[in-house]
Amino acid sequence: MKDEFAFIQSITPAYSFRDELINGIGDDAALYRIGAECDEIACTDTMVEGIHFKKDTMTPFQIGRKALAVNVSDVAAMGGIPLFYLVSLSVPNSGWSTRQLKEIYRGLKALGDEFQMDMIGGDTVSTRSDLHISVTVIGKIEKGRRLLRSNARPGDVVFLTGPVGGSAAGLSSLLSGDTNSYISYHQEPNPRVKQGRILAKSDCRISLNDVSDGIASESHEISEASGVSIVLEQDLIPAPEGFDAYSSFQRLEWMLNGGEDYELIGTVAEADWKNVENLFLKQKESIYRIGYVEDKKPGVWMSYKDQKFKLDKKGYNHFSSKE
Ligand SMILES: Nc1ncnc2c1ncn2[C@@H]1O[C@H](COP(=O)(O)OP(=O)(O)OP(=O)(O)O)[C@@H](O)[C@H]1O
Ligand SMILES: Cc1ncc(C[n+]2csc(CCOP(=O)(O)O)c2C)c(N)n1
Ligand SMILES: [Mg+2]
Ligand SMILES: [Mg+2]
Ligand SMILES: [Mg+2]
Repeated sequence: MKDEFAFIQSITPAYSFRDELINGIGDDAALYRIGAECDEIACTDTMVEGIHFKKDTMTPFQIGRKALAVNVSDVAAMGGIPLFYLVSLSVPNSGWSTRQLKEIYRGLKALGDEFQMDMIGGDTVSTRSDLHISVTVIGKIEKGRRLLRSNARPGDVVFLTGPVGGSAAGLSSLLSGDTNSYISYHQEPNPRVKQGRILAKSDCRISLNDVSDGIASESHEISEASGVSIVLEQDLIPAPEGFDAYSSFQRLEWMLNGGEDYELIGTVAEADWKNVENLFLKQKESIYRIGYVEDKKPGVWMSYKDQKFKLDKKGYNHFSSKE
């Protein structure tokens, strides 16, 4: 990249989607209004070269698209509507061309357009090695409708919006240099905003989390935040098509601890489950019952036939090998 300012100019959007926007890129900060009837949502997640992607696991377009998708997924996990995003890009002095950086922005815009979000700012700096992309998303949710991890209660049904394990299976083949039909789960995840909105508008008490680190880890987060124990029923967890070709050990490891699936996992009262299932059916979206909540001390278990195994919070942990 030759000139930071010319670069910013070149990635400035030509138009905006949101009536809430007062001004986006071009001043010291963006300005927007949300309205009195909604709460604001803000979240940020970062992707780092070598940790979240390599040049041979994701194209620049896919890196940009996924960096926004993982944040939109966190808004979906609150039941919210994503509105705006800011992008902070740290670019190594060599290895990334301006054309590739523009591709990253084309990927960001592709997902932003899908959800009618406006890019309203960011930051551009240089770094000595490895590209970092950090995205902040701002969203909104009707007051009182937010879906928290702490909402689970004993007797609830545990649900999941789609198959899990596909992203890890795709990554595994990308890292070994071949290809399979799962790579798109890894490279182009789809945040479940529509599903989060159905749940937020359902009038039911719902706990919710998105699956970035694997359903075992996400279940632990709900379990700890709500002070309940969670049982996942092995035979009910949906797998991507064709997963039977892998050993049951491999399959289960990917499904429970693989992560980066960006489906939604949550709980709802048994009495409301049929209602939720019908709302999803009406909207032609899928939702699967995969377990139940118990009145026991926090912990996550998996049941298989008449046995139960304790599941560790094992998914991806950035500091697991450090002190
Ligand atoms: N370095 C940090 N400083 C301040 N708050 C943080 C920091 N890292 C995480 N948090 C906050 O901790 C909470 C949990 O963050 P976490 O990143 O684990 O959730 P997540 O985004 O759902 O998961 P993932 O990052 O795997 O997608 C969030 O409220 C987040 O804003
Ligand atoms: C090249 C490469 N190696 C390994 C992985 C696997 N990986 C990295 S971060 C993460 C969890 C989600 O991240 P976070 O917790 O930061 O949201 C996972 C499963 C990858 N994506 N690319
Ligand atoms: Mg995070
Ligand atoms: Mg999350
Ligand atoms: Mg996240």
